[in-house]
Amino acid sequence: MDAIKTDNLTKRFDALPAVDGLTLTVAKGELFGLVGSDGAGKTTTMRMLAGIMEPTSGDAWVMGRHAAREAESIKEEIGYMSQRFGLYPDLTVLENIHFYADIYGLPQKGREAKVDRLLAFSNLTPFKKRRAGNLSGGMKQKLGLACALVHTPQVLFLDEPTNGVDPVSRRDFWRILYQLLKEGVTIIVTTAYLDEADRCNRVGLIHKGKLLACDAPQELKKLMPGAILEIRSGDARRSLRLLRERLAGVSVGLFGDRLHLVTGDPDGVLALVPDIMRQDGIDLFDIRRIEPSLEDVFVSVLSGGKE
Ligand SMILES: Nc1ncnc2c1ncn2[C@@H]1O[C@H](COP(=O)(O)OP(=O)(O)OP(=O)(O)O)[C@@H](O)[C@H]1O
Repeated sequence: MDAIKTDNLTKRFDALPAVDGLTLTVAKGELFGLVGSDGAGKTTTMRMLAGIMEPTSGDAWVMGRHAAREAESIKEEIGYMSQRFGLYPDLTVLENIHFYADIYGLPQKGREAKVDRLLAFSNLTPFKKRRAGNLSGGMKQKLGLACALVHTPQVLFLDEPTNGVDPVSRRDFWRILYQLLKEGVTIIVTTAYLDEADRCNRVGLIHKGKLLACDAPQELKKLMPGAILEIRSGDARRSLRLLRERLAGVSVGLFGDRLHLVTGDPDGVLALVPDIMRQDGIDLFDIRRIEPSLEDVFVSVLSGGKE
């Protein structure tokens, strides 16, 4: 049995299809990333899977239960951390966890031990008496996660859990997710950070409600037409202008202080570039073929492979 299965799942708001015929499966124990720009339909998808929004048409099952018809029983199986997860700023870390333990009817017997485990697991034990309102952004997200885990769910939905969180705390958060995976929890996460998507077992790219691509990051990277060459030079902006002018049919873009060239003929371009640069007196420090990032792939998929 898959942890999640959807069949033509669709949600319309008036005429707007927010989610449009979504068909996918997520295996038990998998870390699945849903990626797409703002308004792509990620949150709406999660809400339907969590049984808090009815689809217009189509079906979804979570741990074998129908998301619309058995919405109540699904709630025992899932943890859902929404973008505006309800922490109480005036309550302490500990009180927030106990609040959710009450909501989920966690029995008193064994509750202390469970809460202690959650605190330790989320590295919040030293802060258990601090008010949630006084926590850093990263700590708030970890507390949200601890609260979403209070009833030991088998499937965890996380809607942009690291949005606006600093890079160190993001890494910390992902370490916790990997620990959960080891315990067999299935995780569905939406993220706008493509380096995070790269850490997922499989990634679905959703755009205007439709699933455009869905596979392991390594497989998605094979969708990238052509190859990418990366160039470091003495003057990135001048090189950009020059190579755009001189290399017909090659897409040249600036990535920080480097150039990325997308080409169907990497060997030919590799042979041409040093001469072009030399003629114009620009130092060429390095030119090499690199693996596309998920960002390269998604830009390419969204532009219909024209990049
Ligand atoms: N309750 C609603 N009523 C009307 N339209 C809605 C509602 N919820 C979402 N939408 C619209 O549906 C589309 C998909 O929204 P959704 O929030 O699912 O996207 P998203 O990918 O999660 O983006 P974001 O990260 O910005 O939330 C958007 O055009 C949004 O404006």
